[in-house]
Amino acid sequence: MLVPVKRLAAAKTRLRGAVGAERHEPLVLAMAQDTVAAALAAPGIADVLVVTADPLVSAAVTALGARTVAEPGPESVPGAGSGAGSGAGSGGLNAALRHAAATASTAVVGRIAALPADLPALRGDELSAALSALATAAGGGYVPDASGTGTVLLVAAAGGRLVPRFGPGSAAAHGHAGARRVEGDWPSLRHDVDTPADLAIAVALGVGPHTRALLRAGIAV
Ligand SMILES: Nc1nc2c(ncn2[C@@H]2O[C@H](COP(=O)(O)OP(=O)(O)OP(=O)(O)O)[C@@H](O)[C@H]2O)c(=O)[nH]1
Ligand SMILES: C=C(OP(=O)(O)O)C(=O)O
Repeated sequence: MLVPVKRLAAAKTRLRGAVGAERHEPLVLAMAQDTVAAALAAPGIADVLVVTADPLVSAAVTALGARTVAEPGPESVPGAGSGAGSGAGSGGLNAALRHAAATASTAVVGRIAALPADLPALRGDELSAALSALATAAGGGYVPDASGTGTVLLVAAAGGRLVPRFGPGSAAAHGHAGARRVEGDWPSLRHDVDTPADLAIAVALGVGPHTRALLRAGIAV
């Protein structure tokens, strides 16, 4: 399972204001830790590989038991150096995932999948159930977010490459690329956290221990 995490200083701009400015980066990190911990605990996932350029993220997820791969700088990724391809857009995310997938495919047997790191309420059993439902999608598949337009889980075709099309309208883009849309009653998977309102929903679902501890220190949602 590939999990991309942006540099904390640049991450989750739409979530800013949910907590005080000094706790924004710790909150983003805590959400990533809870996402990774849930993926590590999910039955059926052989390996969790976090792709990030942030050393703090690498250290934190390594401590949980995940592997990490360093995200190449924009200057070394064709088409990811400017405009829509920069780290500020989804090009940075998709390029990071392609890089991680290339690393993983040499070491991992089985289907490659990608999961965003903004799922602080994620439950391993719901993630496993979603992966089981996607297992029959030989051409690859995805789970849309709760709004239906974004993507919270992408699985490559059996024996095939991961073709990530994350970004605005990614659900439709993954469908156009041939992935099968699979929706299920997996609230902890389908509610990614982009905004303060999303964070309130995740809190109501029940966030993991890292996010809970961070928010207990002074919640503003
Ligand atoms: N490694 C890596 N991960 C990324 C990059 N961009 C986004 N991500 C991760 O991809 C997932 C989904 O990204 P978004 O929800 O768009 O996150 P974001 O760009 O931090 O959020 P906004 O600033 O609010 O748009 C999160 O886990 C992000 O950390 C990137 O350039 N590199
Ligand atoms: C990157 C994505 O989502 P968001 O920015 O809405 O989390 C996506 O759903 O492809």
